[in-house]
Amino acid sequence: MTALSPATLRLEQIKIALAGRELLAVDATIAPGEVLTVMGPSGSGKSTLLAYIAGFLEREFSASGGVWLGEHNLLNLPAEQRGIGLLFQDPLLFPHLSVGGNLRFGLPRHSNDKHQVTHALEQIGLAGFAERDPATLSGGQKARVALMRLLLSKPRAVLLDEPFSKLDTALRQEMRSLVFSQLREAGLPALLVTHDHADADAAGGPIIELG
Ligand SMILES: Nc1ncnc2c1ncn2[C@@H]1O[C@H](COP(=O)(O)OP(=O)(O)OP(=O)(O)O)[C@@H](O)[C@H]1O
Repeated sequence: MTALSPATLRLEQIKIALAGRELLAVDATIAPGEVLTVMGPSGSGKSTLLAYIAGFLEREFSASGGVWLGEHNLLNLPAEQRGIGLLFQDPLLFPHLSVGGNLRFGLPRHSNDKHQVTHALEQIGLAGFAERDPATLSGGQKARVALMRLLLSKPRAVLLDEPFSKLDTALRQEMRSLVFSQLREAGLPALLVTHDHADADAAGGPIIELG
């Protein structure tokens, strides 16, 4: 499979309202490998913005504005065709699949998956973990598997909704550097929702405040 060239994520004059009242207005451009951090108080619309970009905004909201990935208007595509990878607070690994099975989930059908899974596990310091049950992993190990599963699915942009908030301080720093270095290396534009200024500092990109 040919790799897609890195693309810019453009959020063009997005406005979202709830019950007729404007909740948020955002206009931003995120370059390949750049992370835009979205901060703001609880209820200011951070997760709502991600839902609009990803394509699963609830009907209660009304929205206008463009979402462009390179030359593609994502609003014309259903969520599953937008090429957007999501990472949440909870790693959400499939409990009925092994660690390797979780990683294989996003891979194209006929790829050389054994080699890719072995290499991916080495990259996240979990060599030899392919047959393990995810329930036997620590929180930090699960978070690394979730990140690698996301990257293997070859997204074209990534949305991160408080991905470090459940990790303890030491793990949090480790995951921050892993996530941000991998996103930079892959040249992916990303949005990071967080309440933690240290996350924004580590992301190193621009910051917008909602609310
Ligand atoms: N399905 C829904 N129906 C109606 N209102 C909703 C729905 N989902 C969220 N809201 C409201 O929309 C507003 C924005 O919610 P959102 O979850 O985007 O905030 P947030 O900034 O992500 O908050 P937090 O930091 O607490 O996660 C809030 O006032 C919330 O109550």
